[in-house]
Amino acid sequence: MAVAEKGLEKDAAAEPAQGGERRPTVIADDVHIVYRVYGGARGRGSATAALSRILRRKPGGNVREVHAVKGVTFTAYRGEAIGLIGSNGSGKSTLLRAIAGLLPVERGRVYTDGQPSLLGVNAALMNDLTGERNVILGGLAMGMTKTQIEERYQDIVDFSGINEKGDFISLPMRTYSSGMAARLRFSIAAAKDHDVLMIDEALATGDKRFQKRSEARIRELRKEAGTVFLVSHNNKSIRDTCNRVLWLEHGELRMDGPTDEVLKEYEEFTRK
Ligand SMILES: Nc1ncnc2c1ncn2[C@@H]1O[C@H](COP(=O)(O)OP(=O)(O)OP(=O)(O)O)[C@@H](O)[C@H]1O
Repeated sequence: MAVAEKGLEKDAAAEPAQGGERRPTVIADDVHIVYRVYGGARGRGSATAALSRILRRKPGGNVREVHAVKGVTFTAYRGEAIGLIGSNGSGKSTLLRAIAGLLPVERGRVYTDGQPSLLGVNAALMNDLTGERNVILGGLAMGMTKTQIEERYQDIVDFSGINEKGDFISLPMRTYSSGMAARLRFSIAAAKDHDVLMIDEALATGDKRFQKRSEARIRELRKEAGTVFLVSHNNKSIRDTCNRVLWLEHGELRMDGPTDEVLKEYEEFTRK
């Protein structure tokens, strides 16, 4: 793994979750991410008007840029569970997608140890297939062997709680509620010991009991020496699972430090 040379001094404050040598898993070095929206301006009207606008479009014209992440720098280490907080539209999901390699960075660099798994996006599940087939598909997509999946199959189903109210696992996923689908996705992703697991609001979709189970699993994944990123608007979930928090506001990293310290400032900020 390449290691960025500059811009990392501010992370010196982050303590290792466990003793011993700290091993970096993700390094973001002055990361900028820009979305380009084509034809974003004056986009209303009939299809005829839209077609004539498209035909008139000059190369490079009518493009609006959204600078979603602005110069974010941090280093994540093994054994850390890092919460990502900030107002709506502050750039949390965008940053995770870039770390997962799903979005290009405009400037700066992202270095990762292994392939980070972004829960919900990397889990390539198919709505028309049964939950059962999707467990196998999701497992294979994460690089597990068929035998490994078979060994863990029952645990995944039990963890998801999908079958608690009947035999739902043999029904197509399109028949699941959004909460049930999110639970199955989380259960599949959490069945593997990831180097870097990134969870975007997944905990918010499950019910209280499932939230508790998934928080416990996140703590376990941390112990198994991986790094977990959790995006959430639920400060309690962040407090219960994360040892460190990155607070983004308007695409900028406003604070990076121990959970209690950052949440205290954030709660004061959101009370205003
Ligand atoms: N596909 C896209 N195209 C253009 N702009 C986008 C796109 N996705 C997000 N944005 C913009 O990027 C900025 C950051 O969005 P992002 O979804 O990363 O925020 P977030 O912190 O995850 O928000 P939330 O808490 O509401 O989920 C916002 O201004 C948003 O409008």
